[in-house]
Amino acid sequence: MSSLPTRKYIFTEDFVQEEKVPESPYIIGVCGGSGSGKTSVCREIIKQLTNKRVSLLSQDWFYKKLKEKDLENVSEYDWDHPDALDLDLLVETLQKIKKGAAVTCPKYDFCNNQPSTTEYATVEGDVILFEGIHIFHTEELRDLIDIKVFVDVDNDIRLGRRILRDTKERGRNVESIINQYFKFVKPGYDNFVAPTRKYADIILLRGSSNKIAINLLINIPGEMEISNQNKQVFCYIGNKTLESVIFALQMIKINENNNNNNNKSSLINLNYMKIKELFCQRSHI
Ligand SMILES: Nc1ncnc2c1ncn2[C@@H]1O[C@H](COP(=O)(O)OP(=O)(O)O)[C@@H](O)[C@H]1O
Ligand SMILES: Nc1ccn([C@@H]2O[C@H](COP(=O)(O)O)[C@@H](O)[C@H]2O)c(=O)n1
Repeated sequence: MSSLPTRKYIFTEDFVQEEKVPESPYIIGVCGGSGSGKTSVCREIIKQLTNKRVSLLSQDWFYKKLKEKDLENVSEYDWDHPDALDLDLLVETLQKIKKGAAVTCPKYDFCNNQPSTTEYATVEGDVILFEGIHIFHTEELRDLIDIKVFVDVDNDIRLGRRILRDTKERGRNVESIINQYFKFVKPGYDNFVAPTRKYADIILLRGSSNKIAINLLINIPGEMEISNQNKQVFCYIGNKTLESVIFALQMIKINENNNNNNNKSSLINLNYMKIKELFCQRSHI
């Protein structure tokens, strides 16, 4: 697993702000069967990571363009085999994103079974939510992911959700969904997706309804985040609670000369009791 992105802090008058250094984004890989809620989990995390630049990267955008003869007989096409995807292009794209590049990809048009010609997504930021059924399939892909999450939801629930979603959003009818499910989706899951569950760092049960697990996940990209919202110091801390608090509070800039505005300042060494007192005041605990 690669290391967490390094952080730089801007010292302002009475709080600490984090400055993003353009670095390798942190990749959260969300794998699981179709309909398990991968996209919904990613959206929930994105919604909550408000103090970061976050993008979604979907494996679905890397389905190969269908040949004319396959388009004529789509019901016989196996979308659930890893070969249906351009995994080389996916690796190449993820490598570019990891280097800090902004990459624009065409989205996927499920109604026409082709890459979209009208909808595009630009992927860049501090955190990338990367989702798909085969994202743990190769070692090359797995190595590009910082934390691997597997959304584990029963087959029947996934099928039910897929019926509701694909009739509404993907231009399918119930009969075609059920036929495709038993012919390709379930075997594809059993043969290729379920065996990659073992690579996960976290197994996420119940998908996006699992608020406790989602809350834990949003704290992973940074050991500590400090924002200036409401002029309080907020610490979202991983496993180094007290050390991180001490560090954060030691970084608080004391402006020695507020009135003459000459920006002279110093960091003060706060003793432990003072730090604790400040922390309690600022975070209202
Ligand atoms: N926890 C949940 N409870 C109920 N419905 C859900 C839940 N998570 C996702 N869904 C719905 O199920 C469908 C499939 O979810 P989605 O996130 O698209 O799954 P995936 O990306 O794994 O295929 C969507 O219509 C979504 O709104
Ligand atoms: N033209 C296509 C391409 C893919 N599929 C199905 O999509 C599933 C993966 O996407 P999720 O968002 O559901 O994870 C996969 O199981 C394919 O069967 C499709 O139906 N048509």
